[in-house]
Amino acid sequence: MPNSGPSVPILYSFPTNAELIDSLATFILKAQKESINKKGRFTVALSGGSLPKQLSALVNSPAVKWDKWHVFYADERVVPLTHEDSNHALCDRELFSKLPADGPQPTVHTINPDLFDDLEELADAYEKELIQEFAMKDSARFPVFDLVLLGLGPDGHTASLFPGHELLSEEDRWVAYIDDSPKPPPKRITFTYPVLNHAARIAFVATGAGKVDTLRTVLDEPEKGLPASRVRPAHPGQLYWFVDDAASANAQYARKPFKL
Ligand SMILES: O=C1O[C@H](COP(=O)(O)O)[C@@H](O)[C@H](O)[C@H]1O
Repeated sequence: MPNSGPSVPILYSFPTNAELIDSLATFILKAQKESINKKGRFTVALSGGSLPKQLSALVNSPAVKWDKWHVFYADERVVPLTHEDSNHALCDRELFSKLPADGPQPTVHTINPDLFDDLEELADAYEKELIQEFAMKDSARFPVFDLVLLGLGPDGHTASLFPGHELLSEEDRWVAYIDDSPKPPPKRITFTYPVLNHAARIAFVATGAGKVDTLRTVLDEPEKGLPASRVRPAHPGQLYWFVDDAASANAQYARKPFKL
């Protein structure tokens, strides 16, 4: 019988951040090529926090087909799109604003600031954008992102899925809101597990000694159920971890040499 359960996460750990950044770019470019060859576009979900800086090698790479990129945010804070807490503002600062203005540009789906007074409507509207991108084009029951890039919070949260929060058991909605995030700002929208766990590829990126205990728990004790441990894309989706040796120092989990 074919295995239809989640695949085993693959852990790549790098001695330096520079090596991580280069390898992550290589990985993303391979995913981009496969996706464009298959469907003519590349659907990507980005996170905020420390993640956007790790994408710096893409900025000057001529291999990136920016005009084929359809970008969503795995989570977003309900603040103006230019606010310093906005994940979009961060990605714009680290990535999109650095692309030559006369070159190809990605299609970036931001949340709608006109709907900030009604969080349910805001999340619904973002979900509708997902439906337009995926259900309409791919006739899919779930959005199947070609690539989701996630971060790991020191408490084990990922996107805006926090430990012990009721959203961890959300099974229906694709995009949900929270107004009680333990990490400021409190109001956010987030992809739920039904979206994350249908992706073709998910890559977590985590660096630094500040993540060492959380990463050990997520990798070695998934039964503890930290939000990041619950990200397990269904077959044939694959989960990868790109971390540095400082973050993985305490984990027993088997590392793989990075090669594509
Ligand atoms: O609040 C958030 O935190 C997570 C993790 O951030 P990091 O700085 O520890 O990498 C991030 O992935 C998420 O997008 C963001 O909204």
